[in-house]
Amino acid sequence: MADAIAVLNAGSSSIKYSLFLVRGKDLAPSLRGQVEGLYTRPRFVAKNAAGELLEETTWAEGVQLGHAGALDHLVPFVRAHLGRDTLAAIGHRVVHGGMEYTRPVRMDAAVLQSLEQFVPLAPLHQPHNLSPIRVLLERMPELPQVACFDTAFHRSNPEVAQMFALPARFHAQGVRRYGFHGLSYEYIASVLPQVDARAAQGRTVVMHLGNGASMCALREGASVASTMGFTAVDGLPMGTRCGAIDPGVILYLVGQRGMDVRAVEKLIYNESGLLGVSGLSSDMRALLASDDPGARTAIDLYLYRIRRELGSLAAALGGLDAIVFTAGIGEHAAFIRQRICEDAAWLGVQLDGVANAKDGPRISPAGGRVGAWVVPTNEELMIARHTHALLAA
Ligand SMILES: Nc1ncnc2c1ncn2[C@@H]1O[C@H](COP(=O)(O)OP(=O)(O)O)[C@@H](O)[C@H]1O
Ligand SMILES: CC(=O)OP(=O)(O)O
Ligand SMILES: [Mg+2]
Repeated sequence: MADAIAVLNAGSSSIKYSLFLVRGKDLAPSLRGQVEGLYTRPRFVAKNAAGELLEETTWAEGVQLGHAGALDHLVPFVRAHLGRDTLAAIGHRVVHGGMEYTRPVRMDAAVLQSLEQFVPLAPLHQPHNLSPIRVLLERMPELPQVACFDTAFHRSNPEVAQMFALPARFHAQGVRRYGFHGLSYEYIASVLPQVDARAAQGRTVVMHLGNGASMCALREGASVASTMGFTAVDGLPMGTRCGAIDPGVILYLVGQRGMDVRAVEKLIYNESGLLGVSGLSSDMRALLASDDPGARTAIDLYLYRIRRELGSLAAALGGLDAIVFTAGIGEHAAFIRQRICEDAAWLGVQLDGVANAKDGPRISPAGGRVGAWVVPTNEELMIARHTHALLAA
């Protein structure tokens, strides 16, 4: 019998989960998986520590499982896998921590209530991050639950990178750039010294390209800038989010086109991005497989925005030593990585096409001036480490 830490990571299109056994100071992975495509084609996958498939379930075309339905399937499965081991704690990804939550925190009713203020700032995530916490606080109040924040890692950004050019009182009140995917970037920064020692000590841009997508500039492993801002709708176009948009467009939609706040929220969070531009799908796999002109336009716009943001982040860093690809698209879509690397040739990025076709890890020729890497992210391990450390403290 051992103590176990369970981890829940509710993303916009998936719930990822893990179980770790506590072995002194170490965490041994015991179970890992996800329910992906929650709003397109749900698929449940569970793998053991050796990476062997334990279960795979694909629901029929058109079934929308959503976050709640996925948990109904997931919880009994994890409980059965737990067997005689004791659940010591659950670590959760919580996307928005605002100004107040800059490090992981033990959950209670007061913290939960305070985190609910950020639901309007992360409508695709925060409700799904908080609802399992709420249920477990009611049903198992003695079980420690720890919230780990996507925003926390970016608090090392210089003040100027966190500011909007609004009157100063807004900044003081928390209307500022927070940045997201911080647990993913923190994990990448933690393994970078083993991947590319020069990049770990230098200037690296990490591209987290999943259903949500952002990019982060790391200097000596610390975040100095990122593409997401006050909310996770900023920056790159994503599966269904528009990314950076002239705020005048929002004023025009509300003032001249009669749209209310809810309608605009739905437009920019759920109906835009790859889905909106292509008119076909939010899933990069579907777009890559399609010869529809809309799919090509959506991919071209996605790549164009990445190209421009890479230049912007390299400017913030004053140069570039490495780029790292991660998350669903970054880890698996060789064609997207190839195009991004070709677009970045002016920055000194070169591509090793053979290595890229095999998903890396190194996809630039050895000895090149700028390293290019594929590094699978592991937000769940980061959350488990934080949870373990907070319990031990
Ligand atoms: N083999 C693949 N080729 C291209 N895209 C992929 C592949 N596998 C996954 N993806 C993309 O990754 C996205 C999901 O990324 P992920 O990081 O798991 O998302 P989330 O933001 O929900 O955490 C999917 O929308 C899909 O487009
Ligand atoms: C913050 C965010 O967009 O997360 P995800 O990519 O998991 O949807
Ligand atoms: Mg994610």
